[in-house]
Amino acid sequence: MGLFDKIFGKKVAEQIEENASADIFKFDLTEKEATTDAETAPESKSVIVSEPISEIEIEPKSVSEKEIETIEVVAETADVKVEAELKPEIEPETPKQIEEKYEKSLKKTSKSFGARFNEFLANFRSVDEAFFEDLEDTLIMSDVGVDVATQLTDDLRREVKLQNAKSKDDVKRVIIEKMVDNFGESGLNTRLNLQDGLTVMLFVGVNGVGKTTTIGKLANRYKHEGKKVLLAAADTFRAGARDQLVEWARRSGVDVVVGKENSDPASVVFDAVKRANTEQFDVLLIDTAGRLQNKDNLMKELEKMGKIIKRELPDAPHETLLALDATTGQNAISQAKEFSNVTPLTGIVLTKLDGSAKGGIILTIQQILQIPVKLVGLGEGIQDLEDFDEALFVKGIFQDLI
Ligand SMILES: Nc1nc2c(ncn2[C@@H]2O[C@H](COP(=O)(O)OP(=O)(O)OP(=O)(O)O)[C@@H](O)[C@H]2O)c(=O)[nH]1
Repeated sequence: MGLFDKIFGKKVAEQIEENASADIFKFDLTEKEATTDAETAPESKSVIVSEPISEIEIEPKSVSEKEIETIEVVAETADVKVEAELKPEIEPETPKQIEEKYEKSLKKTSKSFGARFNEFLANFRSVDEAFFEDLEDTLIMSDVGVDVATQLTDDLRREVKLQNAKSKDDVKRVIIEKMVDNFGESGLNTRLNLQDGLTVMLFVGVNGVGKTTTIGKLANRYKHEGKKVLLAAADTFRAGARDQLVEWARRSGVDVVVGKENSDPASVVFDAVKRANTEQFDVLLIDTAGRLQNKDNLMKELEKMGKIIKRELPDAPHETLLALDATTGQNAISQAKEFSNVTPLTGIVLTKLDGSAKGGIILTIQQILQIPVKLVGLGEGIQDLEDFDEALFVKGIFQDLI
């Protein structure tokens, strides 16, 4: 059973007559409604299992060494701040709430995709070569990407004929089925690779895509799960970036290792990994600087960090996550290509889905780059980060079409 069947119910193929011999199909202009059965969607997975924080523990100050200083979150300030900021947000989310969040965040994408698609279908009377050429253009304009659009259109040429789709609704459903099923067949593992011992996650991406925010949200998640979390501010070039990470650490009551301005980011990583290891932290989240201007430097910097991490923990980093801003559409795809040439990536965090009409790029990222999307940013709040859920994403993106 393909992903489409699991989410939306029976395929058009099972609802319409089989007539594989016809070449060109005329639309039945009576426009019969295709039946959907959203009820058959599987129960959404619960993503965040959080325990309310009863007290915030601040780690004791560690000794500064060389150019590294370990900033301890000042207990008094943190207590007040964490209490004030976390209290309204610490209720664990229910699967229903997560589903609604996906739906809300994908509304813009779904609307623009749906509008474009419906407009395209309204202009056609028959499924001929011109239909497929325009379909390809429509898919490209919908941020599906050229390669995927071409492949999809070729597949659909066969599929639409095979299924003898007659009405516009039939054709529409065959197209969506194909997109959803292709996506569902990616076989990529979208779960984060959490270890029993220390898990090290390295976050990369260009400036402003949401790396620091994602780390802050994730720190909060793991802290609520009772894990011991350490953050490392390996972006030593921008004081603002460091301060921002320290602020997120305060909000969640976790420790953070920072370097002096313009110090070697690798030395921050060194200090953080060492400390995480010796003090038995569960999770280390490393924030890096996102400058792509000089690819060689970036590569060297990431290589150096990788070596330092491996010296201490040979199988780490367990995740190298590229943060991409969903509002940038195809630009995000080029960034993913560039970064995957610089360093091996284990997953993608797609941020700002809530503000984007271009969420469809997930389909392309997974299909073209074969890198799984593991986390999605659905807002600016501390709880607005979810594990990527294929079924919720597909339901959200096609909500205006099916
Ligand atoms: N709406 C929305 N905004 C987000 C999301 N994730 C991050 N942001 C916002 O995006 C902006 C940039 O986020 P940062 O976390 O500072 O990005 P960064 O990649 O760390 O940037 P640098 O530190 O400059 O490298 C901030 O205003 C965040 O609040 C999201 O999922 N949804």
